[in-house]
Amino acid sequence: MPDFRQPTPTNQKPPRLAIIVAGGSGTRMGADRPKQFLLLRGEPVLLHTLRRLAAPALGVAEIVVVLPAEQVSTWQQLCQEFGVSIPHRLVAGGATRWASVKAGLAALKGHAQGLVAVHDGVRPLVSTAVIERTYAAATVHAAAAAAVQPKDSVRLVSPHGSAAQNRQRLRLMQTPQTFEIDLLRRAYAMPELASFTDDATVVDDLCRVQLVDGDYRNLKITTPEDLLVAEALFGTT
Ligand SMILES: Nc1ccn([C@@H]2O[C@H](COP(=O)(O)OP(=O)(O)OP(=O)(O)O)[C@@H](O)[C@H]2O)c(=O)n1
Ligand SMILES: C[C@](O)(CO)[C@H](O)COP(=O)(O)O
Repeated sequence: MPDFRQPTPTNQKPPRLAIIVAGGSGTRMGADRPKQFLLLRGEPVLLHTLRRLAAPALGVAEIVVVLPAEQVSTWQQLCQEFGVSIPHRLVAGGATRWASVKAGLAALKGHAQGLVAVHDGVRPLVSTAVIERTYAAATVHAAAAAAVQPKDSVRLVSPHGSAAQNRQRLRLMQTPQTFEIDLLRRAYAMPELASFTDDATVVDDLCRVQLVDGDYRNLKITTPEDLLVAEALFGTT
């Protein structure tokens, strides 16, 4: 007689995991502290991002937050100040985004399987719908990333001038970028290349990355005007 109280392994969904990379220094922002700690509607940018990934509807089992090694205590103080009770593991990052993702991935070594969403700590307006789309697509395709179409005309520049590009065939990459953990581990086991600008570029040689609809409001806070736009968009996603 089978025991129906215990699901068989094949019935079990792989756990949803997340790495929030916030290990950068924010040179383009030019602020007095890393931009992930700047206040957006009175709270740190990174706290908004953490809340988005921890939304109960997503069912994320474990969140790793990657920080600059010298900023871990700053974040711990902010967590106290703002009463942050969302469980998350802290990891020291590296000199590049690639190195920070790799460090975050190492912190998930206890997971033999799962889907890992890698998300920029400085994309605090990401919606539950966009995150869900990347997890759902990664379930089917092993690799998925949020992207949007350019709204402006686009040209490729060269020493000889510039050439118009067909923007319908171009996409602007966002995060989350979500992968089967084993695939992401294999991709990040390879040496870093200068051409790696996101996780999709790291995975590209191993697996086709399925693009899903991102959201124009899922902006990456990079320069001061982005913070103004984020203030205006807050609450719309
Ligand atoms: N060594 C690094 C560099 C970047 N990031 C993270 O990757 C995301 C995208 O990077 P970017 O916007 O370039 O952040 P910064 O490196 O902080 O900014 P800048 O390039 O202007 O210095 C950010 O959440 C950033 O914290 C990271 O975890 N570790
Ligand atoms: C990962 C990313 O946000 C996708 O758009 C982007 O590539 C990060 O670039 P950055 O130069 O590190 O800001």
